[in-house]
Amino acid sequence: MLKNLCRHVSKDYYPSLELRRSITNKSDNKWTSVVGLEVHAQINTVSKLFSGAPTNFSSPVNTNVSFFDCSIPGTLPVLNEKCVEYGVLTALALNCRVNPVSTFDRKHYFYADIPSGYQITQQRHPLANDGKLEFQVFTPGFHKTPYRTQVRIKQLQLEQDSGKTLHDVDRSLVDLNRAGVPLMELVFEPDLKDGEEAAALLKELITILQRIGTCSCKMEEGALRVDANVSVHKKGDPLGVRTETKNIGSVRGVAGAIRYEIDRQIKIKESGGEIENETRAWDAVNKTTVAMRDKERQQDYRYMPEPNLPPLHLAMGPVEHGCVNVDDLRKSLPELPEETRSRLRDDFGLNLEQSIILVNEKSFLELFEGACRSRKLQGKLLANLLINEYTNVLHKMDLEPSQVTFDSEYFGEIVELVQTGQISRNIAKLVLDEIIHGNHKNPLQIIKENNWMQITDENELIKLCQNVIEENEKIVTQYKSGKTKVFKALLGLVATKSKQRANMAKCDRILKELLSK
Ligand SMILES: Nc1ncnc2c1ncn2[C@@H]1O[C@H](COP(=O)(O)OP(=O)(O)OP(=O)(O)O)[C@@H](O)[C@H]1O
Ligand SMILES: [Mg+2]
Ligand SMILES: [Mg+2]
Repeated sequence: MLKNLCRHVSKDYYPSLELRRSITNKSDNKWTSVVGLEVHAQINTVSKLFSGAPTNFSSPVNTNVSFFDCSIPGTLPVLNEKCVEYGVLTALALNCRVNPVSTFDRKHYFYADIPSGYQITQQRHPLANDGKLEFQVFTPGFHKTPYRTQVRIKQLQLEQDSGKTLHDVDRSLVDLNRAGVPLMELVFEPDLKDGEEAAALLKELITILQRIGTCSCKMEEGALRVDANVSVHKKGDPLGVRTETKNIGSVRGVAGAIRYEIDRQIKIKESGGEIENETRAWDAVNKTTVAMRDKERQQDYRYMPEPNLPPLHLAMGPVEHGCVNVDDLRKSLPELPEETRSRLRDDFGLNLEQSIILVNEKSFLELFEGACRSRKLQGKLLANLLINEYTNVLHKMDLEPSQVTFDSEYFGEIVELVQTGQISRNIAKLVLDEIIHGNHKNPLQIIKENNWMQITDENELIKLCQNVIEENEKIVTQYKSGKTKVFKALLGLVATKSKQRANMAKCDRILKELLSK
């Protein structure tokens, strides 16, 4: 069941057993894999980085284009203040050092979708450097227990996106809607060891960016794209030559591409070959990476300072005035995921696994916090009902948690009914199922109408257990002859016979007493 909550790392992408052995074995002769990510996150603004053109995703081709975006001579860039604010906020959330002064550079390319022939980026003095992010790695079914790790952020820079070239049969067409859309490039140090860690880092990054509202992280719209750099080396040796798999558009894809690359590189090295420093692409259909172009001859981007943009000065201290005040932004940061996980454990007694699952699934966290607001509920029970019963119902209906809006007041009521022994967890599941299927009545009404209240009356339960004993002579004989394992089966039959309404703690005692006679 937990696997449903971690769809980004489904089983197909797990490293093969052979590979896992070769990279986890501590002996000196085994391979160590190294992963470094570059993430392009679209800044969540209504207009572009240097022009007033809109950034909507679904606009018709070439309608979000200002004169500047198509490089009409004489047009000049005007920096969008909101992009700077969001860039700084992101840098602060990632514990980066925000630079009081940063500058813009031109990085030259010759592509049809960059009409100016260069991209404005921050190469020499970026907005921020030297960040650090601590996060939990936990893929149920793959890791037995979660572990905490950290990754350093080398730099965060502002830059423009390019346009898009669409290939027709005998011609290429250019759509400039994306040209000049604001991006933050986040360059992570090569501190990760595999695809699972990369997927966990991305999940954490997405949660942070969505909480602070600086990027929608809609990967299906290209709002977050990942380049995965991968190399392998033997323990004690310097880092190996890296390959860079570009523009991966899903968290699953990142985990899969890295897994595939590590596997591929180890196989080449084992057979005496060398890894080429090349750019590759992820083929999501065939689940392989394919070579695009080699990087051996380093491309000369002819970087030069952007002459039309002055250095960007930020106001750092509390009393300074300027376009963007870093101190004010630091104070406006909301609670971040690592803090939420700690709070859930400290205040509600959840275990680490539960806190990770709740923080990773926004709709779960909202339900959890909403249910607790008006009732005194046991946190662990509430989390269990969410992670097990609720997820189970959604899974059966093939629904993602984000597709369902469940009233947290109703959820709280169901948990309270379980907590006070009025219904069992199985009945709770039936009530959840009813409501998700569209029954608008409140939980207690649904329970009463269906006669789902728990049976706690001693005599009624004794009768129920006696009936099960009489109807299942064979199992009872097995039990009495010492095969006590079958007790569970008998207890299950009692639950079924009562249509899940019997109080199982009482039945456990009564059944044992009756069987010992
Ligand atoms: N040996 C290595 N193995 C795996 N990853 C590496 C290795 N060396 C560097 N990396 C990663 O490669 C990335 C380098 O990104 P950077 O932006 O500095 O350069 P680039 O990829 O050459 O430039 P571009 O922005 O044009 O793609 C970083 O994420 C870094 O962590
Ligand atoms: Mg880069
Ligand atoms: Mg790169």
